[in-house]
Amino acid sequence: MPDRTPVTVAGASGRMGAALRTLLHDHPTLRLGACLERSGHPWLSGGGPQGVPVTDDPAAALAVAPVVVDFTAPEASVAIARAAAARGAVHVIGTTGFDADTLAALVAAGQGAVSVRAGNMSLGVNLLVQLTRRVAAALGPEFDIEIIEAHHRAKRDAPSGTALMLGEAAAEGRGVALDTAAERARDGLCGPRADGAIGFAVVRGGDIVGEHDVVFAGPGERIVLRHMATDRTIFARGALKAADWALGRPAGDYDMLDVLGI
Ligand SMILES: NC(=O)C1=CN([C@@H]2O[C@H](COP(=O)(O)OP(=O)(O)OC[C@H]3O[C@@H](n4cnc5c(N)ncnc54)[C@H](OP(=O)(O)O)[C@@H]3O)[C@@H](O)[C@H]2O)C=CC1
Ligand SMILES: O=C(O)C1=N[C@H](C(=O)O)C[C@H](O)C1
Repeated sequence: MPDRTPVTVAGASGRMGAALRTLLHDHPTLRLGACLERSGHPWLSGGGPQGVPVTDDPAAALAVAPVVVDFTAPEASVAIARAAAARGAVHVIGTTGFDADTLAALVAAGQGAVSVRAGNMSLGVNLLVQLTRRVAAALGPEFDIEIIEAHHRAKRDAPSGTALMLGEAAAEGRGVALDTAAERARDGLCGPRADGAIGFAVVRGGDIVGEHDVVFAGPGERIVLRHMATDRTIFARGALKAADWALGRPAGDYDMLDVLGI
């Protein structure tokens, strides 16, 4: 395959890193160019993929492969954003779990990069986001909105990035701010549901890849929009589509709705 663009996979030894490396093996336009791991990672002293550099230095990885696909952790993504901005490189960010401060740091560090960020890179979830916005806009306040997500036992952040994307879409549809509408914890004598709340519930267990329900519960009827991921390849495929799409674009912050044109 001639002249494929080299890609840095950040967190290459992780669950998403493995899915990305598999797809890059015979991708038509992109190839694995470098692996970025944290300092002290065993792959830095051998054992990683053969024939590509493995480094803990984002700038060194980007010097070899100036498109980085990043499914790591919030602080790591901020450091990668800084290196990507310094080179005007493409930074595809799948990492979730940003709080307000780390998200602000990410956006500030990434000025000058071509950044595509989404809490979920799959086609199905991004369609679900659009549907959620439309259904929330169509239904009145007598429909209570609840978002239920389920993931594997190793997931670190909650609610999931996807659940928060769906919450944002529901809030936009309703014309409210998610920050004020979200109900993220209920325990004990917490009283009845607040009018207009957008509730979140979280399940963790086993090897669940990722499941999301958006429930619109009204008097006498209930609408449930559901996405079920059974294979991480859907996220990796979306991330590589984003990388291909971003090449040659002007610097800026994009999301998967831009990439998919939906
Ligand atoms: N947007 C989307 O579509 C999706 C997003 N995600 C998100 O992607 C992230 C990763 O998920 P997953 O692959 O399951 O997690 P894993 O824990 O399996 O993988 C994360 C990888 O990142 C590495 N890492 C951590 N810190 C650094 C650092 N400073 N520099 C370089 N590498 C680092 C980890 O190394 P080590 O093991 O040494 O800590 C590990 O290899 C999560 O935030 C998850 O929510 C996941 C799936 C889809
Ligand atoms: O950590 C995961 O596994 C996933 N994380 C993303 C999220 O937080 O929504 C996307 C997907 O659901 C898998």
